[in-house]
Order: sequence, then C-alpha cells, then structure tokens
Amino acid sequence: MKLTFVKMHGLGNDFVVLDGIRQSIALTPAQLRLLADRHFGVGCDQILLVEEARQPDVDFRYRIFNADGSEVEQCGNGARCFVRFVHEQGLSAKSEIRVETLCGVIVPRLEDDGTVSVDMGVPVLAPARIPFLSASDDLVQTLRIADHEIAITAVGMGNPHAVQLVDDVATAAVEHEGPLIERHPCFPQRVNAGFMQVVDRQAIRLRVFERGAGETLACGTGACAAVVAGISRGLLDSPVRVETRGGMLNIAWNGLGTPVLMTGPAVTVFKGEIEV
Ligand SMILES: N[C@@H](CCC[C@H](N)C(=O)O)C(=O)O
Repeated sequence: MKLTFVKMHGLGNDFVVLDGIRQSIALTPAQLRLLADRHFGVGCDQILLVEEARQPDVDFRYRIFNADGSEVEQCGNGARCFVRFVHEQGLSAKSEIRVETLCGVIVPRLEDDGTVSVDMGVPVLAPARIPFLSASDDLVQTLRIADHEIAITAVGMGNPHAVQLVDDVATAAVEHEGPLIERHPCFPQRVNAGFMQVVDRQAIRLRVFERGAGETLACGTGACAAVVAGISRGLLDSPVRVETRGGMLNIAWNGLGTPVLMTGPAVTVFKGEIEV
C-alpha cells in the first residue's frame, strides 16, 4: 500500500501523520511498526491517523498508535499537530476543532500567535479508572521495582501516567526504571512513567518514558499528568511551565473536576510517500 504522509513534531515528540479521509488506510501493527522504524521506515514516536467523524457534534476522529504498533487513547503533542495538519491539508478552516479520540472529545485551538492550546479534559485520580491496581486512593503510593521502592502519583489523562518526584531530571534513572514502571503489574494496561523535578511553584523539569515508545523528547499528556500530580500534592500552582528535553509547554489546571489546558507548538517537518 502506498501512503502519503506528513512528518510533524511537538517539542521533538515526533509523528507520522496520515490523512485517512482522502486515503483508505487500514494498517496492521507490523505496518505501523515499519512506519515508526527510524532505520527501515520514516521514524517517529507515534503515528496519527485523521479520519471522518463518527459523531454528529465533532469535526474529526483522530487515532493514535505508539511506535510499537499499539493503539492508545490520547496524545497531547499529537493533538496540537493534528489541528495544524487539518489546516495545512485544507481539511478545515476552523481555528477550534472538536475531535473524537479513544477516550472522548478534546478541543484543540490554533491561536493567533501560531501556538496551539488544547482542552485535554478532566484528569482522573481514582486508581480503578486509570487503571491502577491499588487498595487505597492515596495520592502518593509506593511501587516496588526490582530491588527498591519508589513513590508515585497515578494520574489518568485519558491514558495512564505514573509520576514520581526526582531531585534532578538530568541524573534520574529514566532508562533503568522507565521500562520497569511501564510494565509494572499494578498497571494492567501498562503506563507512561514521568520523572518530575520541581524548580519552583510554577516551573518543573520533566522526562517521560512513554508506554510503547520509550523515552521521548516531550510528552504532552505526561506534562499534564505531572502538573496535576504536583498541584494535587500541594507542590505547584497553576499555570506551570514544563521544561522538557524538546522545549517548553505551558499547563494550566484549576483543580479537581476541571479540565487541563495545554499550550505549545506544533511543527511540520516534511511530506513524503512510503510503500508499506
Ligand atoms: N507522546 C504523547 C503520548 C502518546 C501515547 C503514550 N505513549 C501512551 O501510550 O499512552 C503525548 O504527547 O501525550
């Protein structure tokens, strides 16, 4: 199957974006892995597939696949790239777009300064809904990984996150602990592992070992989850500047029961064709 694609990124979290409206696309996990492969394919952290809406009150459906071929519920950096993609491809001229994802409707908005803001929905802290297998609702919980214990806050942003505090993201054990947290038995759908350094009450540094993709240069839902964890634990005040290895995101959250607002860039890199 020959596919046209656009390569995009949000703070270095990179995507192969496919127009599933003007092309008929049905990809197997093996074809998705080939697209994501940095040696044999295009190379990306996630593949984004834009499709016709299935509900009357939304503009598009947007599907997200990790580099390992698994389909996932949500992607923050991808949501910003999605809205730029539909504009640049002439699929919509609206600046605010309602888009259906696996975990519900989100609303990305192209701002006048070229950034994109996204209402990422209301975060979830109840363990069962993340899902996180735990007998208690405590905000800070202990996980045993290999030979030691870590303290995490589990947050659902449509997708699951486990956020831990570290003294310094530069020396955090991301490569070692990331895969162990990702596949910890307490997270039956696996989990994205966040490592958060608090700089001050409105600034953090963050690295995320993503489920199905490994460490990425930035993770939008990871940034939202870290800010939700930090504010809930009384460590941060909204809005929070999140410094990732790929650049800065701005995250605002007014507390329990309210949606998280994420603002950041979305960049088109190149367009191409590939046979998969
Ligand atoms: N990079 C994304 C998150 C992509 C999905 C994630 N790896 C998962 O499996 O949940 C973001 O910017 O949010």
